[in-house]
Amino acid sequence: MSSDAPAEPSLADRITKDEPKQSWADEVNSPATEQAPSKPATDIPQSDGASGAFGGSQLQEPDYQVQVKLADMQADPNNPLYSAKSFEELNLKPEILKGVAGMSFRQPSKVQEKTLPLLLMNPPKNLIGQSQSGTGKTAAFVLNILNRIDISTPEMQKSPQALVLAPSRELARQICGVVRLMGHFMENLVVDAAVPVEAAQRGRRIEAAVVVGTPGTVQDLIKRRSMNITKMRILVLDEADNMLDQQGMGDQCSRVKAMLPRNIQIVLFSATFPENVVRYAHNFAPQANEMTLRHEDLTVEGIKQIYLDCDNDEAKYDTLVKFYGMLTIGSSIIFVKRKETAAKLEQRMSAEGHKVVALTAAFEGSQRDVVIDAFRLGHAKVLISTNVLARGIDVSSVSMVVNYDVPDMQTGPRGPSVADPQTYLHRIGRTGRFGRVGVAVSFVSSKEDWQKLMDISAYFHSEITRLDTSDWDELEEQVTKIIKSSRAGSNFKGNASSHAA
Ligand SMILES: Nc1ncnc2c1ncn2[C@@H]1O[C@H](COP(=O)(O)OP(=O)(O)OP(=O)(O)O)[C@@H](O)[C@H]1O
Repeated sequence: MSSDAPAEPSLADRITKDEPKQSWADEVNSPATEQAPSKPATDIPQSDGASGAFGGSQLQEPDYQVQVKLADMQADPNNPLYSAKSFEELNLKPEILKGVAGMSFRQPSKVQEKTLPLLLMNPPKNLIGQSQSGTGKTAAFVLNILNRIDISTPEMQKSPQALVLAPSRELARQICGVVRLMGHFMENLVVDAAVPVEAAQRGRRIEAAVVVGTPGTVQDLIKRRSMNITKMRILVLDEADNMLDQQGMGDQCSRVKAMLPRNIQIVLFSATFPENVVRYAHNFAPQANEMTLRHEDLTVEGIKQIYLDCDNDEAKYDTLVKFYGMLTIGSSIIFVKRKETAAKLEQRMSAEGHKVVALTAAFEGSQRDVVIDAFRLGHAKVLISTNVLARGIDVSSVSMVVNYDVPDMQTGPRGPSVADPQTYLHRIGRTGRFGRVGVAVSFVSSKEDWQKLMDISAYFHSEITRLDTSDWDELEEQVTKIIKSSRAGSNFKGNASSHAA
């Protein structure tokens, strides 16, 4: 980021050293302090020290190093990127294997190796699949789709046969891109995105074998008979827990499913399936084969989790600017709770000379496409967003995630606000993708924030380390140490369990 900073002293430089600050932890006399787990951080993959540190060098690692470590990780049976099989052994069509090779996938990850044989079984069976963020769930369901569709005639090429629903426009477009890449060598493969479009395009028909969209738009298209669904044979819900858990989106998904032919294969994927959603998931995908994980096995060790104490809400901004002034990183995402905060941060950071963009639900669709594409291409290094981008977005250069606001949720209309561990996990999972390293920084500006963060830490049995903001030189050193202490090795905890229904 500092490469984008102006030559003049930034606000960060102008801010005087903070008064030594007492930790919010000290102010909370709560049993959760003891509950907060203190599992030793296991080794995580890391570059050789020539790069991958803060303070002037790039946290982003060169590609060849990522490849070397990836090979080690994929040879470790305890790693979710491990597989005993090769893609060639997974019974995929030759043109699909060519697509996989074209994407430089050398070996399947665990979720791909375990779920693909279950997905490809005949007669088809439903599947509920869970695996850590960034471990290749998309390829698992896309490979099944590509292997199952029939595009041997012009009629079938135009007939929607597989439908993927995703909670955001950006994720739907991203999945479309993956289908196109993997299906690159499949002649006459047509893929279309069913996301909100400008009024002028509203009458269009969907004539593609694979359709990826958001539930509301897909529901409209089917109702208006703009999409022929008679040949549909697979329905995938990506980020399934999120979609089934939200009242509006859950209803839309159910309505879409009800309009599709009976006996289609239903596939649900997510990194998280909290208990309250598991029942819905089983109702939605009856008699499904399953690959599940315990929540204490969900965090990715390659993502170093830290938090910084801030005196109050306004002090978070000063800390943010200072933090950015101290680092040079690849790309990063700052998550906030409200779109107003996103707009304010964008304005203030831009005025400071930082190249930031913001993306929230307040923007129109085409505007959102411009913003996310600019971020993907690296034209903007910092993306400020709300939870709308917390899930699924895959930009490998993201090496830091900032929780400007600790993720929380309301329990009922008047209930208290409590920690939202699932959102935390998905947010921080925007970094550390497929064996890469990353840092997740949470800002804590009250006792309540601290308590929520500790609840999240306890839920996942993972350590979130407090760094002292009273001495920024020391802080920089500590952060650098955190990154450097990482070693190649197991990037994830625990093992997935899978069983056939
Ligand atoms: N077998 C593989 N070999 C190498 N890279 C892979 C492989 N499978 C997937 N990837 C890459 O890993 C990255 C993460 O994959 P993907 O987005 O599918 O993760 P995910 O499990 O869906 O994560 P999330 O839970 O955050 O949605 C992508 O950039 C993808 O191209």
